[in-house]
Amino acid sequence: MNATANPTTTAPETSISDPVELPPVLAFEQVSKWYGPVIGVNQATLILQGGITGLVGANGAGKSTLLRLAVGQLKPTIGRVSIRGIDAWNWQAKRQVGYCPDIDVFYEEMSGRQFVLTMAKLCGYRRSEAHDRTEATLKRVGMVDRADRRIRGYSKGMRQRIKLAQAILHDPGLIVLDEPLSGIDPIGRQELLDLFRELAGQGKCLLISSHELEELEKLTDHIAIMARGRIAAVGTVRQIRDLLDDQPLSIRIDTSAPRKLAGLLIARDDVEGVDVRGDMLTLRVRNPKRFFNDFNRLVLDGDWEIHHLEPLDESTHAVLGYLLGGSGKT
Ligand SMILES: Nc1ncnc2c1ncn2[C@@H]1O[C@H](COP(=O)(O)OP(=O)(O)OP(=O)(O)O)[C@@H](O)[C@H]1O
Repeated sequence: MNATANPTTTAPETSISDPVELPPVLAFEQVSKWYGPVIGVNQATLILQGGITGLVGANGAGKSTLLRLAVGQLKPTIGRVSIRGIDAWNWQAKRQVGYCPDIDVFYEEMSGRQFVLTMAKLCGYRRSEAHDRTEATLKRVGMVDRADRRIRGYSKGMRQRIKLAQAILHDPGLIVLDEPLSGIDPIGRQELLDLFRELAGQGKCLLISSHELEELEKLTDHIAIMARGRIAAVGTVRQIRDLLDDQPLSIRIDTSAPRKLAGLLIARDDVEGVDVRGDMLTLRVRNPKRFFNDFNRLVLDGDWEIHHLEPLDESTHAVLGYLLGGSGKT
């Protein structure tokens, strides 16, 4: 709210120096997206105020769907996605967003320079401004020298840089990048990581998806993990690991000697409860990461016949699998 222009009226409740609280740069409120019978994103709530957020998850976890909802390419089936309070589907919101998709959609016969210039013109810039922005952006992404070659002959890394250029040329407040580092060599990666940091330093909000947690950890403390369509955890990697350690997990084990195994496991301090029904054992364990490590050793060392082992809390287990370096689909 602004201060009144008329000094004779009563004092306004807020003055010009009061900090104005803007709506979040990006907000997902209980968002679900279905593709026919398949769920892409399941009741996601995520609020971004700025800085860099890393989005990780196994294949099919829902990352690309979440990003396409963020940039208004997809409409939620349920819930709301907004950018600075405006529906993400609305053109006023889209103007504030830059998007680098995971797939390539280029006019392959164009040069990188022509492509970025065309995108600048499509943004509505006049000829000279479109030209200036194109050159400045090509420089930023390190493509000035190679920009006159046809896109058809570009390497994966060069394609990523040109995609990035079209995403940032209009100076958007929210930059959404789907796997921007894939196919880029180590030196190129470092350059792009520096560029992402620079953009964040200029007050931009970046949402970056990757399969590689380690890469994102170099960039940010704010990580969201997706598992089976859900945002399963948000925080620093350390916070997420601690959260998982504290959260008990139910596990079902089918074995030929359930009572004997139950007797052994109940003695552990991380096993909170054991229930035996027929050949089936249901355990409740704290610190599942430690439990699985020990359990693997126990099965290998002893003479245990394990027919089936299944974590009953899918989402927690998927995150755990992911953090342990697996596919998250164990
Ligand atoms: N156009 C579509 N039609 C039908 N199902 C889809 C479509 N796009 C995605 N899905 C499904 O939605 C789920 C989430 O897919 P999404 O591509 O968002 O995941 P992702 O985490 O980006 O995976 P990846 O890392 O492999 O790209 C998957 O089960 C996928 O098969």
